[in-house]
Amino acid sequence: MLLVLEISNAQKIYIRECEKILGENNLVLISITGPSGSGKTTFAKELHQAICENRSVILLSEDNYYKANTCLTEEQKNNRNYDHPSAFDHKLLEKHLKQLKAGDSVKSPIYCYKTHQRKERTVELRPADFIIVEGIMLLNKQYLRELFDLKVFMDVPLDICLLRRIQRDINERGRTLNSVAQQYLETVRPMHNEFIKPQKNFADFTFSEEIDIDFMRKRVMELILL
Ligand SMILES: Nc1ncnc2c1ncn2[C@@H]1O[C@H](COP(=O)(O)OP(=O)(O)O)[C@@H](O)[C@H]1O
Ligand SMILES: O=c1ccn([C@@H]2O[C@H](COP(=O)(O)O)[C@@H](O)[C@H]2O)c(=O)[nH]1
Repeated sequence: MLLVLEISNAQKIYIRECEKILGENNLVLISITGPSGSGKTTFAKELHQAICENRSVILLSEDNYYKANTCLTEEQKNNRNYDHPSAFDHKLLEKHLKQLKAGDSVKSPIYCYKTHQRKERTVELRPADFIIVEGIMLLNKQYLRELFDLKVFMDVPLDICLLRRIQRDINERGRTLNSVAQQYLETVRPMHNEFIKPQKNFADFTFSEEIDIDFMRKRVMELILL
């Protein structure tokens, strides 16, 4: 296997060479996990852009696999704990990833943060050389963990994540400062400590502000070249 990733700054990994694909059936499955606001989506998009110049790649968000929530009232949806593993339909995500690995297309759900529920329409995903999945809870369950060829964890301090989340949630997800603050204290922070942070132990490599870029680059090379 030779898949060389080069980090040019904390948010960018460029795939330089990919002579042999590491996963089953010529497919590489990469997970990007970490706290809300840690930059998973941003990083996943960078990675997607770098890979798609030479290879077909699917970018998939775990958030689309939140449970459908169609039977809940407005109040129940507004007060739901979206940072607990049980909020996700991980079995459906597992099924879809396995189908893609097997070379089959899937109809992937689409989730709406504003209404807190799954949309009626789906998007068809066709098998590709790479699948990048990003989300807060991808490494908690063994049956998901073992599907990934490469597991990345974004270990960004929570105060930075919160600042980013405030801006993003107000601008893009229809929230107010009060609602972000309340949700953060009631569920986001405690669930981070209980379920999200421990996933770091399962990652192949971790992005952290404290880690020197050269060190990170070396780690990635060592890991990928194995
Ligand atoms: N390294 C970074 N520096 C500054 N802002 C960033 C960085 N990474 C992400 N952001 C911004 O922070 C917000 C949350 O990032 P996002 O990628 O959506 O995080 P996540 O997917 O982990 O919740 C976005 O508005 C994004 O533009
Ligand atoms: O209906 C919902 C679903 C999710 N959330 C929050 O979203 C984040 C996960 O998304 P990121 O892109 O990783 O930030 C999670 O912390 C949930 O609290 C929501 O508010 N409403």
